[in-house]
Amino acid sequence: MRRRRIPPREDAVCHVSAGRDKLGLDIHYINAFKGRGIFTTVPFQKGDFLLEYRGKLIPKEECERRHSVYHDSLKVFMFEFKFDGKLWCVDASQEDGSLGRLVNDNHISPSAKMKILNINGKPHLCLFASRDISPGEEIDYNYGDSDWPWRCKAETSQIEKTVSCLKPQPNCIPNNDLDLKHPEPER
Ligand SMILES: C[S@@+](CC[C@H](N)C(=O)[O-])C[C@H]1O[C@@H](n2cnc3c(N)ncnc32)[C@H](O)[C@@H]1O
Repeated sequence: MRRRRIPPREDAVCHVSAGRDKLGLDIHYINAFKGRGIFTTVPFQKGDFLLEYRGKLIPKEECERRHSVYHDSLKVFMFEFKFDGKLWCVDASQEDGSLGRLVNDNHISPSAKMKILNINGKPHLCLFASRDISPGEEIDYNYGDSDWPWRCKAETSQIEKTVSCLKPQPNCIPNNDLDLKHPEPER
């Protein structure tokens, strides 16, 4: 008998409210350049809720203050976005064991999509499957249009790109030296 599928928004609200991650997802170390990533251990269907990018919700001014004092290795975990006409940030710089903060960027064929959910008047950054996902696949999403250093050699062929992006390029700064500024995700 097939299990009833929980409606994705309901599932998201349930996990957000409980402040816990979903089963069926694991942290894997990928390599020295990309660091860690999140991988599935069970199949997911297109549209399924996957993860919340959890952290401390702070307004623009506090985000700017933290940017001025944080080391680059912490700044990469600050997710900036627009909600209700204002700029906000989820600061996930604290290593709290949550999975959302470890999801990597993929602007070519991402498996997930970031959405801002309004839950009890507060914005929550939630990832949903953008296609069916098999066990063992990496969860990733498009961080948005920007000059991300790891998106090197975008103009070259897919094979060259795969090879060249496996190792740091001259303009590709390794993991902890990047200034990550996420643009406004789609609602
Ligand atoms: C929010 S963290 C993601 C988790 C990170 N991989 C880790 O191990 O802590 C963002 C950082 O991951 C790395 N990253 C994300 N997507 C990447 C990609 N497609 N290729 C290489 N590095 C990536 C970059 O160093 C970036 O600054």
